[in-house]
Amino acid sequence: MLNVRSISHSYSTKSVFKNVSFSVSNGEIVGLVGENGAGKSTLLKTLATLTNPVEGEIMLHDQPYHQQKKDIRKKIGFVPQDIALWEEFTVEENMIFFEKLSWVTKNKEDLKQICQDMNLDKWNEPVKSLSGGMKRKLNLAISLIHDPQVLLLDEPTAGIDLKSRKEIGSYLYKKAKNENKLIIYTSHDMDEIITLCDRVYCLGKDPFYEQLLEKAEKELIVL
Ligand SMILES: Nc1ncnc2c1ncn2[C@@H]1O[C@H](COP(=O)(O)OP(=O)(O)OP(=O)(O)O)[C@@H](O)[C@H]1O
Repeated sequence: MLNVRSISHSYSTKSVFKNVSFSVSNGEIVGLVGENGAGKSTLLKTLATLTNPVEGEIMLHDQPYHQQKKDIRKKIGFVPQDIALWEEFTVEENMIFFEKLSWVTKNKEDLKQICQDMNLDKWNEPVKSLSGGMKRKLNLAISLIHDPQVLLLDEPTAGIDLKSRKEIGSYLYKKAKNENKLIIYTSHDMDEIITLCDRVYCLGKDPFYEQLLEKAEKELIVL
């Protein structure tokens, strides 16, 4: 269970979000929406321990972030908006490189299996030759190497074709429901959010999202 209690964030004097509280349980998949600049990436980075809230507290399974950051980091898989891969290396070499940086030891077959599970089969191809969708899948595969309990994904399906979007979506859904992972992700694709998510959090009041989600009978919570 992830518990967020009254957190606020600002960059120097500029406030990004204030007094945000929510909780998410294992096995839930939650969408995070809001207009450009609402603070979705900042909130995800805060949940990923990459930046600290200026006030408030976050707890993961009753462990407070501010006291046990290192331990908490091991339980989190974070996929940033920008793709960060070694373009000249193959998929295999990228997976092995990031395995070395992780806290776990996985053999080549385990790493290959993670890629195969999401239909990423270009194991021996250099990353530079992959499509945008394949690169997104590889970024996601890398975040799963240490088998994190929590997945925080910043627009994991941005700019990719419908087939890859659906593959990633159903992969994430299975991860949450079959493996009890806790997933929070941002997307501007509302069809995808409505299909995949148990509920939706919106950063800031926004009638556009309210109307859309009410029509789809999907629970929306304004943060
Ligand atoms: N490192 C930073 N330093 C200063 N300001 C920042 C920094 N990162 C983000 N901001 C500002 O904080 C606000 C929130 O940005 P953030 O990227 O979190 O929003 P977002 O909801 O993810 O936007 P988008 O939908 O465009 O990705 C924006 O006004 C942005 O300019």
